[in-house]
Amino acid sequence: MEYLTIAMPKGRIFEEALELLKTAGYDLPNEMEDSRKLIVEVPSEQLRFILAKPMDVPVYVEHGVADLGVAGKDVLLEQQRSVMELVDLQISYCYMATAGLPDTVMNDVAPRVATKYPTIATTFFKEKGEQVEIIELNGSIELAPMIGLADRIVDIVSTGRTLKENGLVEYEKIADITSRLVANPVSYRVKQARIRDMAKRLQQAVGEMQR
Ligand SMILES: Nc1ncnc2c1ncn2[C@@H]1O[C@H](COP(=O)(O)OP(=O)(O)OP(=O)(O)O)[C@@H](O)[C@H]1O
Ligand SMILES: O=P(O)(O)OC[C@H]1O[C@H](OP(=O)(O)OP(=O)(O)O)[C@H](O)[C@@H]1O
Repeated sequence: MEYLTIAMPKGRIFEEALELLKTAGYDLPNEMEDSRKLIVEVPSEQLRFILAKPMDVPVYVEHGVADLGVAGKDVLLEQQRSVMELVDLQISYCYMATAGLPDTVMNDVAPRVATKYPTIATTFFKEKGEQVEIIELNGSIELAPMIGLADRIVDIVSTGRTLKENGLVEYEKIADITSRLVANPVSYRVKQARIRDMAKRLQQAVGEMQR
């Protein structure tokens, strides 16, 4: 059996993804969660995990240095990389939405939208026929309307707490987001049996987790 390399996002998704792999029958060491190692090999399962920033997962998979990856749909929509989406893992649910100060309309001369997701935001407003200036930020996006930097934000909403505590309201929902198993197309051909087996087992595990 040959090694499968899987790019995993550090952070929020990691734990849930590991849980799902365990439910799918993979025997993974418990200390993986606490380790600071960036490459973790599990010889008994012939698996190698590389732990990456969530936004970088599709990069490793597109370049083929990882055969597979786990990435949020938000990241996949934003990155537009050539990777195959194999399984909706139904974990780390959240949604993408526009938000802003309550009872405000967008500035009709020079509307500004702050976001960590410039591609998603541009596509969304283009489809509505609205031309906006995108202001790219790396976090704390909710600050932008509060401080007068932008009329709207495009960002992830989960519990809605961040919006609420900062006096913002949601305007439009853009897309539901869950994490996906993605594959490099060449790996998928060359290591088809192993990858298909993993996809099938994960799909089953998704069903079990939902029961
Ligand atoms: N409340 C949430 N906020 C952000 N991402 C969430 C949330 N709930 C689920 N997710 C999912 O988790 C992923 C982000 O994980 P995480 O928050 O660990 O990374 P990040 O903050 O984007 O990363 P970093 O700041 O380290 O680059 C998103 O791509 C999304 O799919
Ligand atoms: O609806 P909620 O449950 O409040 O979650 C949404 C918030 O969580 C994320 O931020 P994150 O914690 O990743 O911090 P960031 O601002 O540094 O991106 C996201 O960008 C929102 O700000």
